[in-house]
Formats: sequence, C-alpha cells, structure tokens
Amino acid sequence: MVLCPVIGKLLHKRVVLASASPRRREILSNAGLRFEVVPSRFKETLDKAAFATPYGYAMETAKQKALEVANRLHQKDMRAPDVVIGADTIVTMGRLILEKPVDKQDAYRMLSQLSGREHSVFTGVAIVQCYSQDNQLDTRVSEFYEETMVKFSELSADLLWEYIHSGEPMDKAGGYGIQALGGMLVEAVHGDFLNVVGFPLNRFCKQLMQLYCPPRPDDPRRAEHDSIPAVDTFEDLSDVDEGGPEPARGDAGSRPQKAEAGVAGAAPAEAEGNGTPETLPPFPTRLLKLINGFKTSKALFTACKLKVFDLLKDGAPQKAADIAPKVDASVCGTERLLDACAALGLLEKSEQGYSNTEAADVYLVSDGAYSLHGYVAYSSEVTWNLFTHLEVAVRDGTNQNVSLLGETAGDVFQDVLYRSPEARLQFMRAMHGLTKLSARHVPAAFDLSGFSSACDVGGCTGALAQELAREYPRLQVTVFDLPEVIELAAHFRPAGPQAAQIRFAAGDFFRDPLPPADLYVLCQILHDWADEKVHQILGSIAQRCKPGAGLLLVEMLLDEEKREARVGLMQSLNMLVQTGGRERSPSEYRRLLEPHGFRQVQVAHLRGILDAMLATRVAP
Ligand SMILES: C[S@@+](CC[C@H](N)C(=O)[O-])C[C@H]1O[C@@H](n2cnc3c(N)ncnc32)[C@H](O)[C@@H]1O
Repeated sequence: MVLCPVIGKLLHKRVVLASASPRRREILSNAGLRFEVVPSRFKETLDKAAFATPYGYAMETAKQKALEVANRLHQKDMRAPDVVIGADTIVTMGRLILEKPVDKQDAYRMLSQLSGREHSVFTGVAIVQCYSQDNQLDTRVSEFYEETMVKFSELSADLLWEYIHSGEPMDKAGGYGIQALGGMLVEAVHGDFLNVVGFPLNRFCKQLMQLYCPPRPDDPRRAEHDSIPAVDTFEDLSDVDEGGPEPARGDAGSRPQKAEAGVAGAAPAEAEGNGTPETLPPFPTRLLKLINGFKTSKALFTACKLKVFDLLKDGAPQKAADIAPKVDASVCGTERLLDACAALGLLEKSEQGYSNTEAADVYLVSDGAYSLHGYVAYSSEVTWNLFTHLEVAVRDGTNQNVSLLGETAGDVFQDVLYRSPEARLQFMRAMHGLTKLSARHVPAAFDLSGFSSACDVGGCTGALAQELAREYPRLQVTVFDLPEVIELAAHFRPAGPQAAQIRFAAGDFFRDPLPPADLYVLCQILHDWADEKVHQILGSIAQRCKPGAGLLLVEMLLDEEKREARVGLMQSLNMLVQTGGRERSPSEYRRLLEPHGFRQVQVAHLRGILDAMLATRVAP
C-alpha cells in the first residue's frame, strides 16, 4: 500500500537513491517507493566555512551527490534516470558541524559534547529530475532540509565507551544511531524522528507533491489537505512548466524559515506595499541556461584549444598551478577554467587536483579514435564566428561567409571552407569525428545486404563508408568527393580489414558523372543546399540508377511540425549561416525524391543526432 499518491505515481519512473545508507533505503522502501541504489562517488569535501548555514552545506552536499550519480548514469547509459535522490545528514551544536567520526576517539569527543545537551540534526535532500534530450542531460534540482532537535541525557564516560565499542557510532553523523542502541542516549526528540534516522520522509512527500502537483493559489483543497491530498487532486506527473526550482523561497504559509527549499510552479506572495496576494512566476532556470549557454560552449572550446584534456589524459591529477604553465596561461585564469570544466562534468576535481572524466578521455583529447576535438575546433573557429552574424542571416536569408571573410564568397566548399589546406583539413577533421560517432547506427538501420556496391556521394573522409564496410563485408564502397578532399582523405583511412572494401574517387557532383553503384549514399549532403541544387544532385544520381537501385539519405530529420527536433532545428539555423541550406522533414525529402523516381521511402529514426531514409529507384 502506498499512502502518498505521488510515490505511487513514481512507480512508473526510474528512481535512483544516490546513497549507500541502509537506513535511507529502508525508510524509502517502507514508504512504497521503488528505486535502485547507486551510491554517490561525490567526496564530501565541501568547505563548510563557505556556507552561511549548516543546512546550506547539507543541501549542497546532497545535491552534488545526486548530480554525480545522474551524470554518471547518463554518461554510462546515454540515458538518465527520471529522478535521483541525494541526502546528507549532519549533526550540529551551535555552528559546529559533526559528521561521521573518523575513529573511536573522535566518536568519544563528539558524544561527550552532546551529553546532557540539545543539538540539531539536519538532513539536506536533493531531488534531481533528469531529462535527456539529444544526448544532453538536463536537470531540475529541488532541494530542502529538515531540522530535528534532539536532547541527550547526561552520559557517563563508561556508558559512552561501551556504546562506542559496540561499533555503532562509526558510520553515523554525530556518532550515534537513534534507531538502535543509540536510542538509549536520547531523552527527547522535537521534530521528525526519521530525519534523525537519516531521511525526512514526511517533508520529502510534501516536496514531491509541490514538484509534481503544485497547488493552485485559489484551490480550496489547498487549505483542506496540508500535505497529502486525495488521489484525484493529482495532475499528470509530466512537467507542469518550463521553469525550474524556485530558489530562496519559503514554503507558502507554514515554514518560511526553510528558505532554500526549491519549489516548482507559482507560489502566492504578498505584493509589495498593498498586501494583495500575487502569483510569482516560476524561476526561469531553463531560460537562464539558454541565455548563458554560449559561455558553456566557449569554456569547453577554450579548454580544448589549450589542450587541457590532452595534458590530463591517463595521468595523475594535476593542480591548476601545475597545469597553467604547461598550457601557457595564467594560474588564476586556468583555475577558473578548470573549475568551470569540473562543474560542467568535463573534469573531476579532487584534493589531488584535476583529472579527466571518462567522457573527456574519449571525446575531448585530440588523438582518440572517437575524438571530437576537430569538431570542437571547427565550432569554435568557424561556426562561432558565423553565428555572430546570425541576425543578418535571419534578416537576409543568406549564409554569412561574406561577412566572415570580408570578400565575395563563391562556392561554400571550394571557395570558403577549403580556402586553404589548413582550413580544409580542419573541416575534414570536424566531419570525420562527428560522422564516425553519429552515423554508427546507420548501416544497421535497414537491411542493405542485397546491395553489392555503394557510392558515398560527398563521402569526405570515408567515415560512413568505414561503418558500412564493417557491417557489410561484401559491400564495395566508393567515396566520391572533390579532388582537394580526396587528396587529404589518406589521413583518415582505416587500418582494419575494411580498407580493402573502400576506394576513393575524385569529382564534382554538379558536373561529373558519378561512379556506378547499386546503392547511392548521401550523408549530410542535401542539407547543405537549397532545393534547386538538391534537384541537380538527385537528378545526377537518378541518371546512374537502374530500377531497384537504392538511395540512402542520412540527415537530421525534423518533425513535420518543426516543433520538437531541437538539435535539428538548431542545425537548420546553422545551415542558414554556413551554407544557405536547411534541415528538412521526411515529407519534405519525399517531395524532393519523387520527381527523380525514388519511391518506397522508409524512415528510420536513429539514436544519436542523425536519422536515415532509404528509397528505391522505380522504373520511369
Ligand atoms: C557536410 S559534408 C558531409 C561529408 C560526409 N558525407 C559526412 O557526412 O561526413 C559535405 C561534403 O560534400 C562534399 N562536396 C561539396 N561540394 C561537392 C561537389 N560539388 N562535389 C563533390 N563533393 C562535394 C564536401 O567536400 C564534403 O565532403
């Protein structure tokens, strides 16, 4: 039986408790919550002196514990749990914070301080709601604390030592466990008993309710049901607003002292001056994140440019002062950049210094098999600059290469992206890293085993060709691209057995005949061009195709209403500023394909950022 209906509704979600505490596990299981236990690896090393209040420290520790688990699970599974719960319990005497004793002497010191006196037990709790979109983890953190006053009897030294030798104090904040032998030390408890055990269940349920079904200010049931309303007052558990937790706001009405509690949704407040209740809008967490998003990108770009991740690869942690001279930067600037990277989950920070996260080791070092370093460099040096002209691009509907280069830009590839061998190689590195990662599910999206030869038109470094060859060992793939690209493609040739299946051919798909094949592939080609040029490319392919030939399109597919495919819609803006092309929906592609005899279109929405469509050439 589940008394709190919110807990009942959480049964359909993946809930994770980021704590190894058997007591917390028991309290939450007894409440009917179903969850996995993934103990946090966050080290409880926050500087207590940096917090104005002890409960501020407990809440922050709880939050960091939960976020560490959310990030880890997201990185591991590329899918976050729905909710991660973190908690941290501390015992305080005045401003002194007592955590777990480090040894028996420490336990004795703590317990004798508590003897005959009243102390506070605070548990900070963080409820982290996770949203994975486009492989990005988005979190909404709601946090609160509960305080319980506990009074100990006068305790003799003998009694304390006897208790300490029982072994019970060692893993418990303040050195005692109220639910077991330690209960004998306690004379009085004022407040939530379970909070002292380690988890304030009652307050947790209230917080869940505020998160998932915030009461409307004019709802009469609000007054009748202080904490647990009847089931029918619950709305859908899906997000009720785009705003995040409301910081520094007290619970409406009852307990204003718990000012840090995060509250999603509007809460009534007194309008200044006239005492009229008004509704405060939810705190715009996501909006602020959007406003500040460019800072995040640039911090990552800068760390890559300085080769911070290369420096830390597979090595011992290093301090900012050691890293700064090696990357030719100031210590104060380096420290801030490293802290920012740690906060973004790109680095780990410990007492020994900074080290790479697993993701940084795989994706952000410059020489890894799955490195995105080239894509980061291109984003920082080309895309970033073009986006500074987004307003003009939007006003004029044109790409901004002229603004960037300060001269008349002709063909986007031949005159702009390939204006120098360095620029060309930079673009190719960017494409290679991104395509190798994002096109890996493409070969298995459809059964292509009936085809014996493929031509990857505009195949660049052969990143997709390598994947196709791996999946279909009998397939021969020709990578067709401009001569200047083919010239540099050797930098990217695979060493494995697929190498023999892949050959490279130079040419211009607007002018030259394409190599023969029974499957033509266009990966991130059509999005570079406006419809007129797309028809030229498709016309040229159709000319070479016999009935039954296949055409595999690999692109970011937009949803038909152009509402949801956030990464694709951003990419469509990107195509506007960079090439004048666009991303399209499946039906827009169908309309382009049909006049060229490509029918029976199948669509596969793949994991990652690219999708695929397979069309068959029918008899004219
Ligand atoms: C956006 S990239 C895509 C590369 C590759 N298909 C991938 O997904 O990684 C566009 C490719 O089209 C090639 N390209 C552009 N214009 C071309 C032309 N006229 N003839 C042949 N290839 C061309 C470029 O050199 C580049 O490799």
